[in-house]
Amino acid sequence: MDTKAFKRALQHSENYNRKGFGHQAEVTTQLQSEYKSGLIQQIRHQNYILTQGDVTIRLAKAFGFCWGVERAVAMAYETRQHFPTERIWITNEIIHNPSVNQRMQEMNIGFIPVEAGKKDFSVVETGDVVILPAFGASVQEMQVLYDQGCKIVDTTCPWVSKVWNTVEKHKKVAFTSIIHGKYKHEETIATSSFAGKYLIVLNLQEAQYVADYILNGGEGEEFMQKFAKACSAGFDPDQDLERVGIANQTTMLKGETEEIGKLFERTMMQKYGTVDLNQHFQSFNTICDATQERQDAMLELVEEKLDLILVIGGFNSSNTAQLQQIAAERGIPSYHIDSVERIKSANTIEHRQLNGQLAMANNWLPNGKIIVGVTSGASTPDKVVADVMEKMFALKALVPAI
Ligand SMILES: C/C(=C\COP(=O)(O)OP(=O)(O)O)CO
Ligand code: SF4
Repeated sequence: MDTKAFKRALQHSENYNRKGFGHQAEVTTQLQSEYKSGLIQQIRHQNYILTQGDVTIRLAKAFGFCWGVERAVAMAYETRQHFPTERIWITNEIIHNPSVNQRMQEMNIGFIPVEAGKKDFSVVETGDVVILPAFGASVQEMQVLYDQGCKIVDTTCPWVSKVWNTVEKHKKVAFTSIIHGKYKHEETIATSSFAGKYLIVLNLQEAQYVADYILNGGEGEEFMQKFAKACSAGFDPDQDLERVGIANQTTMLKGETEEIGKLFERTMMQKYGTVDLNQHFQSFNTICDATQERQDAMLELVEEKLDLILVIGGFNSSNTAQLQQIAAERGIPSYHIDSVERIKSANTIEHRQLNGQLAMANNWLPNGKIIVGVTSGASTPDKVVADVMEKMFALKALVPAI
């Protein structure tokens, strides 16, 4: 499929919209009242610190809704306003936050049903409206919807589209795209659909395995077992790793993405020499600004003296998980929660561990005066963060200081 030509045709179609419908003013007021918080505004204005009773909160200097999320959520609200009676669908969660997706359902925006792991687009009829989420959608999904004659509202973050352009560039010069990302993540599924040959590496360890293979060869079968779900159809590690370009999911750990880029640069230099490097290696850093700012703010926050850190965001939110990873690496007790309901009592909190499993932690809230670092992912409404803080203040007010 000529993905570039298809995208061009789609963008020129009268059934396609990626600019919204001119209802910004009403929608902004609605979003303010549903997702923003006076308490959080107050903390921002007092240098990101607030003390109440025994609790001092230190808020990261960049946290919460990023520009791309604000834009996508606003477009979804605008779509509902603009098409009050039409059936509206969304191909995936709009962003990775349960409270925002709950609102989509309340607004009668339907999620495309999934049958035996496959999306069933037969529910969409000509004339229905379909929203593509902030992560985008695979080019094959777009094609199905285009052919179905429905109205497509594309909220894909421009930072994500930038990654698609990067892999298109690799494809044009017959380079294999090495994508630093999670092969099951919606954004990476979409990105890889625009690539020619591709291989998805999750972390530096996997990247090192691939780099070793490039330099020393190895067991092709073992390689393919390892990356069975993370490469393009017909991938051959002995042929398809001679010319590689790097791209990444926008929300990975930025330090790791940089190291992976450098690793492949060194590897190709070692194998092919510096003079011919450009024939074998290309790299564009596609980590987005919002991810960088939130991770930088977290790196600053963990330098403070803190008793614990709360990282607030959806459990399937990649960028939120990266923030917790930074806390965990410093050895500071940290808990990733998605809503205030995870705080069961002053003794018990339910949280997502780095391995993705949920766990109950006891004695999470120390006695006496405490300093709590707080941050939230790019898809977390301020209101959710404020609810967590209020709950902590209330619990500490109940527990007598020792
Ligand atoms: C939409 C988007 C980021 C917003 O945060 P999300 O938490 O929704 O997504 P992610 O961190 O990628 O799992 C993709 O860049
Ligand atoms: S995290 Fe970055 S790429 Fe993702 S929606 Fe936000 S601004 Fe866009």
